[in-house]
Amino acid sequence: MAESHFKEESFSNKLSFKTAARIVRQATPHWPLLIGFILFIMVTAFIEAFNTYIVKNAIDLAVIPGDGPMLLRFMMIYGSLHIVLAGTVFGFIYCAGRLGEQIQYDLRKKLFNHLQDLSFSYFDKTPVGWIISRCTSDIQRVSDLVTWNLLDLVWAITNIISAMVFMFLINWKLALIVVVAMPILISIALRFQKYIIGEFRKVRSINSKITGAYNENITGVKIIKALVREKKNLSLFGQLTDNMYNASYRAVWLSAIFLPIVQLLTAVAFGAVLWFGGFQFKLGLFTIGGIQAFISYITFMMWPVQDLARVYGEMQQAVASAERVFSLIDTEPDIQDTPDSYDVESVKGEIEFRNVDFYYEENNPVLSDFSLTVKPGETIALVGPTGGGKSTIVNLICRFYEPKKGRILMGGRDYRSFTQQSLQSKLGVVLQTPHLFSGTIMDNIRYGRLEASDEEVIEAAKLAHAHDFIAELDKQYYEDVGEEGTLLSVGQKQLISLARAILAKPEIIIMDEATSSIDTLTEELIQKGMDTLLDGSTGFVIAHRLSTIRNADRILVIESGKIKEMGSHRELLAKRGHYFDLYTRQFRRERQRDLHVFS
Ligand SMILES: Nc1ncnc2c1ncn2[C@@H]1O[C@H](COP(=O)(O)OP(=O)(O)OP(=O)(O)O)[C@@H](O)[C@H]1O
Repeated sequence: MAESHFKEESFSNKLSFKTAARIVRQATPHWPLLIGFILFIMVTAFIEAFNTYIVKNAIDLAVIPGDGPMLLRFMMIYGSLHIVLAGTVFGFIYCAGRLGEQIQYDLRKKLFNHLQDLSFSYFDKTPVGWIISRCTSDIQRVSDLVTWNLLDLVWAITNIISAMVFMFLINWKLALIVVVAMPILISIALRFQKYIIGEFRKVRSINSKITGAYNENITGVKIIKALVREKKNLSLFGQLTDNMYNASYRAVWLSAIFLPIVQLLTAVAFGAVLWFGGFQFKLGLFTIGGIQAFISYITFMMWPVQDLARVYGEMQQAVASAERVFSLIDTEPDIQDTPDSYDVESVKGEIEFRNVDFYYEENNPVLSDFSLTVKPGETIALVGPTGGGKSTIVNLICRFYEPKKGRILMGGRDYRSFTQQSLQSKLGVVLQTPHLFSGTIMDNIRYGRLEASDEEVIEAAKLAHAHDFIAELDKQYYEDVGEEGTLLSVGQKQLISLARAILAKPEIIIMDEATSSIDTLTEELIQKGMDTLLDGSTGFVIAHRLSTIRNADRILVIESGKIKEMGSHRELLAKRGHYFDLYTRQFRRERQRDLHVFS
């Protein structure tokens, strides 16, 4: 649902000063590593250019005249420089690698902490996949930008500058030809690159749609098979892959002709050097070593040009990634503690909705002027048609959302004056599809109260009637529940989440449709567990199976955000109104289903 509502902001891949400064700020706490790798890479590029200069002199002054001792001296300088080079290469790889890891570590921690603070409404509107990409691939790209992409850039610039310096030292006239020719070569290559980058961008955009399609088709495989949607989905997927094929074909074609073009342009530069250098050599103005050095320098300078597409494309992507990461960091939680909010000791008192208005989307009110007073220890059951507002009421009690107008009072005090943490620590929530975390059953129950002992965990499981099924498992409380509890049935997960809530000893209990989609035996166990949990606490239960809430102190029939009827099970049946209709209809349906099963 959230996915269809979600409109992603468009993030620019042009580097603004503000974004650039913020990207750099990610690296500044680790400035020794940043400075270290920039220095190491500059020295590396310089030594490489210097080595070529040494080889030139070795050819001219030792190899051609046949001077053995001189050649040995050059060899020693060359060897020493390579030892230094090994050190600087190690230095920049080490510093860049560590800096990248540090940046990723900082950003991951920052995002994770921030996600804990964001309000429910944010997660309603934002697809999980979007958030996960921000925390993984986008963070990786930001870190790559400050390390490997920056390294490529510094390397390229130092390479070109030092090659130029040595070329001018060797032969300034020939160097001038290169200075004039180089920008022409680079601008042709750049123009070409623009097309290639554009095509690859199209490929990436189609690719993310294909990933989304895979995701939907894998996660929704049961529904797809049940509704026999395979053929339709295959044809939709076919269109996407056709588009992908066409865009990839153009990108590959352009990439394939790019390299030969660069090579041709380089060959033209080589040709010019050979022609002019040879001409000067004939006049005794140039040496063989000089010609060889020029060819090496031009090759050096063409490397960054060839790599331009990759680096430029990656940098553009990384800037867009950085903007997405920063936009998530900058998102303010809708619900925040005020400076004068305080830790509430207890919320055992009366709970009052006083003239509450609420909407998720403006112009679409869910509750209007809603009022309700709940006495301490009362169990309130919320029933009614789907979309009536039952979950919204409990979401407001949990302060996952706050009233847009009106107030919610607990013990006579507006609950906005309490810190969220202190309020929510007094609440126990059991959801229809309980969420378990990967780990053991013991870990999952203890999640309710981290300091609880093993005995207390087992006691809570017994009270929740979960102990019997746990005792039958191979490793009992140390059985792994699998990712999100996939190794357990829905009923078993509910029993565990009841045990977790019992262990937390909450003052207010919220149960959202905790009894649907399970067998009768487990339902009975859950019913007993619920009774234990509700005993002595104020409770709100949303149940579609009306048989489970017969003992509630008050049943509220909620329809279109209004209380249509209110009273005990008996009172409402006697009234023969909405509840009576709901109850008898459901009772009849269940009877028919039972007859069908036994016939
Ligand atoms: N996160 C949301 N964003 C936008 N609208 C929402 C959101 N959650 C619920 N709604 C809308 O608010 C209204 C009340 O929904 P709510 O979930 O409270 O009803 P409910 O009675 O609990 O329904 P059900 O029994 O199906 O769970 C519905 O119209 C629903 O579409």
